[in-house]
Order: sequence, then C-alpha cells, then structure tokens
Amino acid sequence: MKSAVITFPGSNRERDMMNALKLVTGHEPAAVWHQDTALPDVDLVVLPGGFSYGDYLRAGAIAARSPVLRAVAEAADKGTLVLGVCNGFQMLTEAGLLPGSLMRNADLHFVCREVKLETVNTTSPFTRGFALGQVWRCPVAHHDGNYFADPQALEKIEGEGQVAFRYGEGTNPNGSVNDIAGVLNGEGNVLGMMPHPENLVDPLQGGTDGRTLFESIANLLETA
Ligand SMILES: NC(=O)CC[C@H](N)C(=O)O
Repeated sequence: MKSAVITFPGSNRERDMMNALKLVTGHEPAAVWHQDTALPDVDLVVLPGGFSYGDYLRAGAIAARSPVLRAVAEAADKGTLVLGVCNGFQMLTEAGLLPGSLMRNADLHFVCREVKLETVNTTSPFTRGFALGQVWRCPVAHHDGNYFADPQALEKIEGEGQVAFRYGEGTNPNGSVNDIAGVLNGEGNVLGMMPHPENLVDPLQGGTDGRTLFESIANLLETA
C-alpha cells in the first residue's frame, strides 16, 4: 500500500500520522509539501491535523486553496482514498470535497480529551474493519470541531450512510449536529473526521483503538 502525508505551514500531526501509517501498514508514507502541484502515485492521501496557516480566516480555509489541494481534488475524483483528520477534515469541507462545515466549538473552548466513537458505517474502505455499532476510544484536540450541515444536506448525509462515526455515550465535545464525528463523501473514498486515530495506535500511547481504521485501508489494498 502506497500513501502520502501532506504537510502545510502550521501542521503538527504529520509526524504522528506518518508513524501510525508505518507502524500499522509497514509501509513508509511519502512526504508531500503544500506547494507541490502533483502527488506521487499513491493509494491513500492524508491531510493531517494542526493549525495550517495559523487557522487564519477560518481553520482549513487557506489550505483548501493551496496548490496541492487541486491535486488532491483530482486524485479524489479518480477514486484515490483521501483521509482528512481534524485540520485535514476542515480543509476537505472548505475545499468542497466533503459536505457541511466545522464551526467554533459550542462552548467556545479548545477541547483536548478522549471521546467514545460509535461506528455507524462499515462499508467504506476506512470503516470496513469495524463492527456496526462498535464503540472505540479516540482523542480529540481542536477548537473548531462543531460539525454543521443544513437540514437538506443532513438528510442526504444521514440517508445515504455518509456518517462514518458519531460521538458516543454523551461524549460529544463540540456541539456537532447529530453527534457527527466523521463524514464520508458520496462515493465513500473521502473521509474527514475530527478525532485523531493516529494518536491511539501503539500501547505506548495508552491504547490501540485507532489501528482498525488504518488496518481497514491496508487490508483492502493488500487484497485488491
Ligand atoms: N488538532 C487539530 O488539527 C486542530 C485543528 C484546528 N486548528 C482546530 O483547532 O480546530
């Protein structure tokens, strides 16, 4: 399996993401810079967490207009898997690759804690390794994670099985509508999520619940 992780000025989880991919899949991801206009030939592109461009304007807004995002959009169009975590999720909504948007957390505070995630979709490349309804632990760290979609968009997202994960057991940390923590595009090859699965893949991090997501992708690609 070939993957690439894109770094923007202000990214801070690119190293964690590369380590997680290496640890779980055994493959070293390629490092891509935000000014690159082309992507290497990969199966998976990851937009990592952080504070790209200092979160100026809106979190993810400037990154969504950076040269590399054009290449990401083209790759997504062709069916390449694209995963955006936290700031990466914000970029994907800002770029129009995922529906909805991420607003300031409902209580206006930065949240840094562990949440429970309930798996709602088990058919996408990212979620196929989970059991339906499986609840897992995952850390969050953000101030703009309050997922919003207007009623019409929400009906479509819910109706077409595009919700991948919901905050479970009363752990919604940011006021997201319908407790939505992660959303897929209509084709299922783009996933954005606020929690950080890359930060729970090694017992040294306090658990390995995040591994299933990376294993889902790797198993699919290895057996393809
Ligand atoms: N950890 C992150 O990626 C943070 C995302 C964004 N800067 C926010 O605070 O909402």
